[in-house]
Amino acid sequence: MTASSFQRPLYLADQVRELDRRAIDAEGDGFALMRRAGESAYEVLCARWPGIRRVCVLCGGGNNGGDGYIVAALAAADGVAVDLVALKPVAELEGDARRAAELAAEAGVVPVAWNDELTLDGELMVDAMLGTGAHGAPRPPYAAAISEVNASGCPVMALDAPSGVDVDTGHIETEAVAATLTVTFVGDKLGLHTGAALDVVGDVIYAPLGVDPRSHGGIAPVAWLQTRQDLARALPPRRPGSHKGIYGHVLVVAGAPGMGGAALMTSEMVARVGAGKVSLATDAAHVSASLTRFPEIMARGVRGAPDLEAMIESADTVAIGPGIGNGAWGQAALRSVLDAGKPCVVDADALNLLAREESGIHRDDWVLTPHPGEAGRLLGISTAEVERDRRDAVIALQRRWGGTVVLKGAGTLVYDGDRLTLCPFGNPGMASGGMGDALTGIIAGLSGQLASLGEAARIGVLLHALAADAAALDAGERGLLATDLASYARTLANPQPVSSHADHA
Ligand SMILES: NC(=O)C1=CN([C@@H]2O[C@H](COP(=O)(O)OP(=O)(O)OC[C@H]3O[C@@H](n4cnc5c(N)ncnc54)[C@H](OP(=O)(O)O)[C@@H]3O)[C@@H](O)[C@H]2O)[C@@H](O)CC1
Ligand SMILES: [K+]
Repeated sequence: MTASSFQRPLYLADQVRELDRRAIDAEGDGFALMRRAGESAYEVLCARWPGIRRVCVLCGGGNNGGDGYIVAALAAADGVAVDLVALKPVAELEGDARRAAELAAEAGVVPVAWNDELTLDGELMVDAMLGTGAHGAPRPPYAAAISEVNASGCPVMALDAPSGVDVDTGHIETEAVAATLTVTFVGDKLGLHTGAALDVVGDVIYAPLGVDPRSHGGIAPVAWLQTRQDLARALPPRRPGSHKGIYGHVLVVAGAPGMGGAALMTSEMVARVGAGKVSLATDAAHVSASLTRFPEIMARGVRGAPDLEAMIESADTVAIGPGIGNGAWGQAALRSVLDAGKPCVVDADALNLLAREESGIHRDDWVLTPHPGEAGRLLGISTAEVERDRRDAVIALQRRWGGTVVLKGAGTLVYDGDRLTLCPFGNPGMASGGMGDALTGIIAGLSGQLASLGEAARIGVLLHALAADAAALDAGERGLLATDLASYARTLANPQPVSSHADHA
């Protein structure tokens, strides 16, 4: 994929600290950068909570605390009542944080030292305890202060990151501040957008503070955050001279005996995102339901390997896995697909069969779409280990199995061996059966319309999440079904006006 000027680069904590350092070297003044951090945070605070009268700012002993002292100074100067809780005595602060604390004192802010008897109060908590300098689980007294912030029941604005979140991975070792909003500075951080962190970051607002990370050569982002515009760029209007032969013939291999729903959901999505032709190889018992529901899909009952081999032969891409089970039907189907060597999208039961039976396989022309449990089986580690460092897991999966790997879950990651993208869309309504089948169908359905399987995986993940968001916006997250996505997926697959002869008349 060509580097996109719209996608936002994501960094690790050490990289952002290096960006800070280079920006400070260029400017010759670290305090100016800290002042801008505080100012931009205070601007966000006033926009989100206009007319606020009382805030409680909790400041740690490092520069994240320094940002908090600046916010406190600005709020006090505005006539807002400020309770400032210092996790480290001001007399022990150093450098820019010390200067920031002096500024707050000049504005009339009187810090109170943290102690376990404190009751936190205010209309808003500002979490300036731990930022990019944090390592490991929060130690005392930070751990207790984090719990107290969460117990306060107040909205929380986190500076740079919610304290307790690992900004590299999104992992939360013990407890993290549950923020309503996070303002993050200089370079956006990967760990604010994936995994457990998504439960606590709230809305993430990126404040570059006048630093363009891309101007600091040599610090390559670890990932890129997708945007809605990616969809329009990838899926321009169709050429008026189009015919179905140029948009791909996808074969869905799905639905062992008793699992016909997965076959229908997958193949419907292939068709709804615009594949030229869709075939379905499934258990014979599911064929009539498929023909009734989608006469456009060429459904056939598979009795044995020769049947399937003929169908694979005429397809451009194969999607295999949803509802194939782990019995003889699924094993035979997977073997035929792998032996045929066609580009494929592999999901669900097929991934579990792979993990069990295919020890040495490594291919370029496939997309694997594991959820964290399947990813763990493919790597021989636990689900918790996958979730602890999702970036690490998706990279390990791609190295081990090749092709493009989609690690599903909140903050889905897609890695093709070169570029790591992160999808910031989607919602908890997607935690329902069939959503993975829909994604497999979308990726396979786009494969004949985009330049590579990797691009189909990236755009498919984006389209799937945006379709779920649109569906949830209409009728809520709870009760969202995979089949609800179909009409939204179709709309999103046409992000620009559809070409028509009338326009040219
Ligand atoms: N000029 C700049 O560079 C700019 C930086 N900016 C801001 O600075 C932030 C980075 O500042 P930083 O490097 O001082 O680290 P920070 O996050 O405050 O933490 C250090 C403190 O935490 C402590 N600590 C660590 N781990 C801990 C644990 N597990 N549990 C408990 N304590 C722990 C550690 O204690 P120590 O380990 O030293 O005893 C130390 O006291 C960055 O996120 C951004 O907000 C912006 O203003 C832009 C300009
Ligand atoms: K913080």
